[in-house]
Amino acid sequence: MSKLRIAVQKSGRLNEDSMRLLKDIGISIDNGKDQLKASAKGFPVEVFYLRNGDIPQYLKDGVVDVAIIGENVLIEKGDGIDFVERLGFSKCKVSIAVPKDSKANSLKDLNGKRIATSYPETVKKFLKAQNIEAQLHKINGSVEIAPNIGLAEGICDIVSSGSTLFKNGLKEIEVLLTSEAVLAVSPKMDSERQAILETIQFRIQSVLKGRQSKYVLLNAPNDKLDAIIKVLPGMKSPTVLPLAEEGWSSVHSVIPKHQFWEVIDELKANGAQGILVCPIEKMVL
Ligand SMILES: Nc1ncnc2c1ncn2[C@@H]1O[C@H](COP(=O)(O)OP(=O)(O)OP(=O)(O)O)[C@@H](O)[C@H]1O
Ligand SMILES: O=P(O)(O)OC[C@H]1O[C@H](OP(=O)(O)OP(=O)(O)O)[C@H](O)[C@@H]1O
Ligand SMILES: [Mg+2]
Repeated sequence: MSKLRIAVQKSGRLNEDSMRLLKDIGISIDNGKDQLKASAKGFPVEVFYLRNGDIPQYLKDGVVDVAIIGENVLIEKGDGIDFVERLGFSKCKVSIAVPKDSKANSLKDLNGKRIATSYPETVKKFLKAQNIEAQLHKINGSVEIAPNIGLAEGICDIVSSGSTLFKNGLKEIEVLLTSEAVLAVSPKMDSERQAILETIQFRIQSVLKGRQSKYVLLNAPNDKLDAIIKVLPGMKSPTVLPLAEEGWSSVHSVIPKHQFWEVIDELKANGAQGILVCPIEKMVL
């Protein structure tokens, strides 16, 4: 039987979360740090540890079937490669920045100027769309230093917290795109491997839904149950069980993680007590 060949970043920003996701979907790999290819136990999958920047070409060539990769790299180098899942980690922007005291306020203000970047194709596309001409300098890392050493008037690089820009005396003037880790698929993948991919997608969706949700348990006075149930709609509807103490019930439900604090405040306001909030490992709807 064929195995699905999955590429992950060997080391760097994506590696840890990629390996955690594989583990959470039941793909466990014992490998030494230097092994660049490993088979999963009990599942038809092989994992390849590669440089993020090399992965689009491997996908195009069909040497790997799927990959966990930054969407920004697919935009830069992945013409014709689609992705099937957004994975919710390594969220960042690809932005244009200039020195804090620069008069430039948008990409247009860099017309005729020099821009240093690790993402030349992405920048070219945006320059062309806005009919701007700038001279591009491709550098592979520490892009934020370019204006300080007189290499360029502006830069285009990844921004997450903004601390690298701040430390280098730069300000963001335009966001070209937002990005997160995605599951990308080779246009050359065959149908036998497609079936393995579908199993993996189902598992990823269950894990991601679990990560986005919380399980809530609480005690409520029976005369407040209606109000509390309105705040906690749950997957279908909440579970309500009688407590040993007369007039009280235990309510169990699932809430979206981002609504957590608002929901807790409303529950307290409605007389809920002993509220427990637990993580959910996997969720199958
Ligand atoms: N500061 C950040 N915050 C969030 N995500 C980031 C950040 N920096 C990079 N990323 C994301 O992680 C990906 C990998 O970044 P990283 O710096 O580890 O590797 P790289 O140098 O681009 O790749 P390679 O593996 O080829 O050396 C980027 O393409 C981007 O999607
Ligand atoms: O907005 P921030 O939170 O400061 O993150 C942005 C920085 O993170 C990345 O660099 P990384 O640390 O991966 O180093 P690299 O240049 O060697 O890839 C990116 O290239 C930026 O420099
Ligand atoms: Mg980096």
